[in-house]
Amino acid sequence: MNYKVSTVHIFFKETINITGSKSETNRLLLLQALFPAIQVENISNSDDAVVMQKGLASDSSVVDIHHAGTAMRFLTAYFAGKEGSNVLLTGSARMKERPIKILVDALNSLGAEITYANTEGYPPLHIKGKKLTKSEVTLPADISSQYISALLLLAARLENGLELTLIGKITSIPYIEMTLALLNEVGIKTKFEGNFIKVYPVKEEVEPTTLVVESDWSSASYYYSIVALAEVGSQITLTSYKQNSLQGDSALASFYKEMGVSTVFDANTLVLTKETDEVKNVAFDLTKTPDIAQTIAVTCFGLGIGCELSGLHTLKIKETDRLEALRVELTKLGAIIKVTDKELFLQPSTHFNENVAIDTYNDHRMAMAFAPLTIKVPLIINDAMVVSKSYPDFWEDMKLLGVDVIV
Ligand SMILES: O=C(O)C1=C[C@@H](OP(=O)(O)O)[C@@H](O)[C@H](O)C1
Ligand SMILES: C=C(OP(=O)(O)O)C(=O)O
Repeated sequence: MNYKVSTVHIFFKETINITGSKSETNRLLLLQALFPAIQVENISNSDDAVVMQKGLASDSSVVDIHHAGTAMRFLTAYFAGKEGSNVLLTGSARMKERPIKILVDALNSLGAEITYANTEGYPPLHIKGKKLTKSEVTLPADISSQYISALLLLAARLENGLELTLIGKITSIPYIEMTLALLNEVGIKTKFEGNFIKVYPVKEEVEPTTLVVESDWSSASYYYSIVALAEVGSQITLTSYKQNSLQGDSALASFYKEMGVSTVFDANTLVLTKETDEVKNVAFDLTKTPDIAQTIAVTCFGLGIGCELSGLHTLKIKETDRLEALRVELTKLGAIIKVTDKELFLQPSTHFNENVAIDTYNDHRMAMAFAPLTIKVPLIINDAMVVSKSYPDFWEDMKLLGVDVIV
């Protein structure tokens, strides 16, 4: 379904309630499966969290996690360590192009029995669950942090815990820190020093604990973009956020400060205000925050400023090749943009081509990153319901703000 999206006037009275972080949710769902004393509140309503829940509850011989990278990686570790399980873990056509060899090699070296159903190095996987007895593994850390998080989540259930040695420059490090912080919150001890991580085994059970998932910061990025592109004085309130977030994308507050948006925490809400139109070109390293690259690139285009974004080496293996998708779609709108395999360079320009239909490439973040641009120019967003991967209510929430969405 394609949506025609335009904005005459944004209403800033609404408070938007975004559901829990999909990253925190999928970690806690896995921990809850391993340690039933854990309770989780404010879980994400994203497709990725739904497939994770279904995968964990499944007793079928085939588990399909569609487009969900975290579910693919976390369930690979889960089934590998679950004695007696025998599953084919599969996903969407794109998931079959997203590499998983580093994780499979690491698990197999710990004693797992995982083989490739089609292509070496890629899903689908045949997984025979076994008791994993080894406790030391070395793996590359520069491709995806999800391989590391998957191992860490399983680690506390291994009889001797787990010691990881990471090779190469660690990418998306806040996601590893989030995993360790959640382990700590349920009472599991960990150590992270340089390129070495240790998770101590749980001898008995963890104490009963209820964790409340903070709302999703990656989803908040689209509101930062809307406020940045709106008139000075515009304001949006989002619930439920914490000042000391476990989510690396909370760095949005400092990135968008440079783009004229202030952030104030008021109790558990986040108040975003457009302070100024005086903004200059920006240069950001997004190695720690890959999921907000699309939002930032589109905001800069809408503001008429240039940007140099670096640390984008993981974008090619996400839901689509996000660097190429940004280049093609921003060029349609009139942008002068260049991408390499890890950087994006956008020149300042204030002209927007009209009547453009944005292709979304099965990537939720393509649809959501371009939506705020309707404040400047009406757009068609092709295959608009792709947003459900992380934020099923996105278009309903846009309507609350006054964005005109025509199916
Ligand atoms: O662990 C996680 O929850 C995630 C880690 C990141 O992936 P990479 O580590 O592959 O960059 C991020 O892009 C993804 O959306 C969620
Ligand atoms: C990259 C993403 O998700 P995943 O890797 O979990 O599919 C994302 O949500 O932007």
